[in-house]
Formats: sequence, C-alpha cells, structure tokens
Amino acid sequence: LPHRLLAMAINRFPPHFTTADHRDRCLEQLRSKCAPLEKYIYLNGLKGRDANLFYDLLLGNMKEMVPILYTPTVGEACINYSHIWRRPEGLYVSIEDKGRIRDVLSTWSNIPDSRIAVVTDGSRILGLGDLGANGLPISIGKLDLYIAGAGIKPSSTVPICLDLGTNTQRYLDDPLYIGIRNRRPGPEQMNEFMDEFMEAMKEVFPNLLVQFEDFSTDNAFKYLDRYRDKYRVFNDDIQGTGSVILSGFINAANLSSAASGKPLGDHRILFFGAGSAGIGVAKQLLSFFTMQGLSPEEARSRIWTVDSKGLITADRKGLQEHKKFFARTDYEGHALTHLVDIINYVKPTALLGLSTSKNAFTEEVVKAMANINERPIIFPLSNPVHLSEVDYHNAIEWTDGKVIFASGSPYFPVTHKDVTYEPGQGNNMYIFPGLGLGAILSKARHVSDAMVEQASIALASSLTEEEKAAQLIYPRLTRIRDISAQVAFAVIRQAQREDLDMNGYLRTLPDDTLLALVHDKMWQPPAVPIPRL
Ligand SMILES: NC(=O)c1ccc[n+]([C@@H]2O[C@H](COP(=O)([O-])OP(=O)(O)OC[C@H]3O[C@@H](n4cnc5c(N)ncnc54)[C@H](O)[C@@H]3O)[C@@H](O)[C@H]2O)c1
Ligand SMILES: O=C(O)C[C@H](O)C(=O)O
Ligand SMILES: [Mg+2]
Repeated sequence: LPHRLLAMAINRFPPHFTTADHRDRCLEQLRSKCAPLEKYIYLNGLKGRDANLFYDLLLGNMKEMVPILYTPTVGEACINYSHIWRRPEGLYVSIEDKGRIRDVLSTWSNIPDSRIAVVTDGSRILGLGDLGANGLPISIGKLDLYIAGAGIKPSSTVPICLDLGTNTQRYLDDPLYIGIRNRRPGPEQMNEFMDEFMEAMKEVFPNLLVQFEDFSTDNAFKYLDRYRDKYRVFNDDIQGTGSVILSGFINAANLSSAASGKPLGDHRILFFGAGSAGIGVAKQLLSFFTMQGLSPEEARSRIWTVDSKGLITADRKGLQEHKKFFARTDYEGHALTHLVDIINYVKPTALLGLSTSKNAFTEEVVKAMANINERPIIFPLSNPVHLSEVDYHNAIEWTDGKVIFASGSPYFPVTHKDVTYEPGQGNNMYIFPGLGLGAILSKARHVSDAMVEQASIALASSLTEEEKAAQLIYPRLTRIRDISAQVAFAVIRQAQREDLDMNGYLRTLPDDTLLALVHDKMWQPPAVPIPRL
C-alpha cells in the first residue's frame, strides 16, 4: 500500500483487531439476524466489503450459509430484489440494448479473466414464476457455489440477467421495480435478441462457458437445442438436474432393491411435473435402465409422466413438443387425473416431484407408495422449500421411516421413534460446479450429453464408507470441493474421449496427477494481513 493509505489503514483498525476474531465477529453478526432475508442482506454486504473474508466464511460454514445464499433464501431475495438492491453486482443486458449488445458486454471489468457466466432471463426463478429483472440473485447464488464448491476464481465469474420485460403485473406496477416496464416480447423478437446476445458473448468473452438458468420451459429447451452445438453452453435445469437426480437415483435404487430383492432393471418411475426439470430428469434417467442392459425402448417404457392435466398420454390433443417423448401409448381408458389412481395403475417404485405443487404428495399418496414398496423412493424436488411436494417429517412419519428421500431444498434431520434420519438434497448444486470446472480446465468446445452423464456417475460413486453406512444417497455438502474435483476429473476424461478438449496437456497426465491438478487449480481465499507498524 502507498504510505499514505497504509497510515490511514493502520489508524482505522482498532488496536486489538485480528482477522481470526473478525471471522467470529461476522458469524456472530450473521447469527444475530432472525429472518433469512436479513441474513442474506448481511452476507451480501459483507461480500461487498471484504470478498475474501466472505468466501472464507462460506467455505468453513457451507451447511449454514448455502441455504441463505442459495436455495431457498435466494428465492426470497429475487422476489424482493428491487427493494433490497444495494449496489451493482452483475451485468444486465436489456431488450433495449438490441443492436449494441457487444458494447454492453464490453463494459464488464474482468474480460480476460472471465470463464463462467450464469445467464437467466428471470422468467422462471425456482418455482416462483416470472420475476423479470429481479432474477439476478439466482445467477449470483449459482456463481457463489462455483467459487466455494469448485474453487473458480471470483474474478472469473460473470452473473448476467437478461432484462426482456416481465409478465408479472405486480412488478410492472411497482414504482421501485428495477427492470424495464414492458411485457415480454414474442418468440421472434426474443430469438433475434438471443442470437445477437450469444454471438456477442463469444466475441467479447472467447473463453467463457455459459450456464443457462431458470428460463421458462419452452425457452429452456429451445435455446439449449439452438446453441449447444454452436457455443460452449449447457442448461442447468435440464442437464444439471438430470445429472444430479440420475446420481441420487442410482444410490436410492440400490438401497431399495437391496430391501425388496427385486432387480435394478425392474424399477418404474413416475414423474409428477413435466416441465424443463421433469423431462430433463426423465431423459437422463433413461440411462439408468440402459446401464442395467435394457434397450432404449424398454428404458422409455419404465417412465410415466404427469402434468397438471394428469397422466400424459399420446392421444391427448395439443400436447407440447417436450412432453411427446414420454407420452404413453399403452393406456386405454378415461383420463387418469388423480395421483393416487395413477400410482395404483403404474405401481411405481419411485415418485419424483418437479411440479411446483406444494404438498401434492399427501398422506394418501405417500401411503399408496409405501403399500406397494418395501422402501419407496420419494423425491419432492420442487424449489424453494415452501413449494416442496412433501415435507421430510411427513414423508418419514407416513412411511414409518422406510422412505428413501431427496428434496430440492434443504431439510433438517428428523427423529422418528428414537431413530434420526438424514434427508438427501437432490439439487443441481452437486453437479454444475464440477461440470463447469471440468469444461473450463479441459477447454471443452461443447458440453456433451456423455460429459453430463459421467458427472452423474462420478457423483454417485463419491460416497464415503461412512456416508454409505448412514444410507445417504448424496455426499455431505461439507465435502463439496472434493466432490467437485471428482466430477471435474470425470468430465475432463470424457471430453478427451470425445475429442472435445482443447487442452492437450491434460491428456498426458496419469489419473492421480490429473486429479491432484484439479485440486491445485482451485482458488482459496487468501488470508490478507492487517497492516501494522
Ligand atoms: N432440485 C433441483 O435441482 C431442481 C432443478 C430444476 C428445477 N427444479 C424445480 O422444479 C420445479 C419445476 O421446474 P420446471 O422448469 O420444470 O417448471 P415448469 O413450470 O415448466 O413445470 C412444472 C410442471 O409441473 C406440472 N404441474 C404443475 N402443477 C401441477 C399439479 N398440480 N399437478 C400435476 N402437475 C402439475 C406442469 O404441468 C408442468 O409440467 C421448480 O420448482 C424448480 O425449482 C428443481
Ligand atoms: O436453483 C436451485 O436450487 C435448483 C434449480 O436450478 C431450480 O431452478 O430450482
Ligand atoms: Mg434453476
């Protein structure tokens, strides 16, 4: 520091100030706030004042801080973002920037360092609907997990919110709303905007991986298909979720089959919710069955999907494109609309909720699953927690502790008849940090389906003996860096198998050296000494 600044800094730190004490002081300040949103605002302020300390605290307190910075509290932060906004912390690209998007992107301060952008258009934030320009915190929250969970350097991250307007009237009417006050454009105008945006991203940020986040279902599928072979891009809600749930399902199916004695290939999966997440997961779960030796057609026959109109059948008029693949052709009879009737007809071993329909898995539903399965697999995956299809304590109580459970948002452990049960969290946060790190280190030209699948298998195999003994299906969050390294390693090797990598050096490394290199590349918050005379 120049002498004048050093002198100022010395004068302003109290004589007994130490960094270690200050870490404890910040934790105490955080814990003194009662409301989760207040905690979010506090942490956001801390990040602005001292980012290194913020990430150091996050790394040391993942279990406590992730539910504040990420799901579920980040959802509340998004809903209220126009009112809690403090300072610029990401990049907004608005529909009014059309024709000069390249110039807008060029204003970003860390272009040479930039490696990963999370881009949302705010149109489907978690299960909370169209939040427009208030969606930026979801990009920030995902990138905080890249930094803490996979050691991506903070200066390499680019949070982006595309401000295309909103169809949510209460925001259009809110005098403090931070976005443009228009309804969303039609598909043609949006396509033109997205084409210009993606091309400009490639020009301005040549080394960037783009993660699409929380686009409404039609656009999520459309823009993934449109850009996946042209740019380095993946969709977290379709591919990240598919990958994390395949992983949890592999471990859950093993536990369930061990209890029932039935072969793994006999599982039958019922999806409640058939949007980007439901169909994304269903497509990824096909590979669970093909891994057991089933043909692709047999695999498809093990999956049933349900939307707000009931069991999806091929004869339904006006069926949306993304629902056609799993639409049943073998059901004859009147439309099945009640979940219990559907369960009794399908006899699923697993019920997965991606419906945004709070408490849809009622006692009757859960007991119907428990009646036909020794250990029913029930995953209420909708976020945030108040939209979960069933709360953990109910799932435990209604199945007398037999359920194999994972939810999208975190739950606390539950004690039932003197036994304490730990829930799994089936959230794409276990996948995207490692998937992104692997794609960045290998300099992969594209993110392939096989890379996503290898990420999933690596996650499934990452359980420790202790975690297996506790019958967990996902590893503990405190091990996230280790898990991300294993995921990244698997992604790099798959990129190499498919000739998608542009970092030839990594090919020359034996497995243990490559894994060590992935760990070495992870950024650690530096301990910044307090200046003293
Ligand atoms: N756990 C995770 O990692 C993860 C990842 C992605 C998405 N999600 C969650 O999944 C949910 C869905 O996301 P999406 O993008 O697929 O949304 P979406 O709105 O496109 O899809 C919702 C689906 O649920 C169906 N549905 C709604 N109400 C229903 C009801 N009462 N009965 C039956 N079906 C009903 C709809 O018809 C639709 O098919 C969100 O809450 C999101 O937060 C979780
Ligand atoms: O953001 C999350 O917590 C998971 C997922 O991407 C979602 O949209 O719900
Ligand atoms: Mg999402």
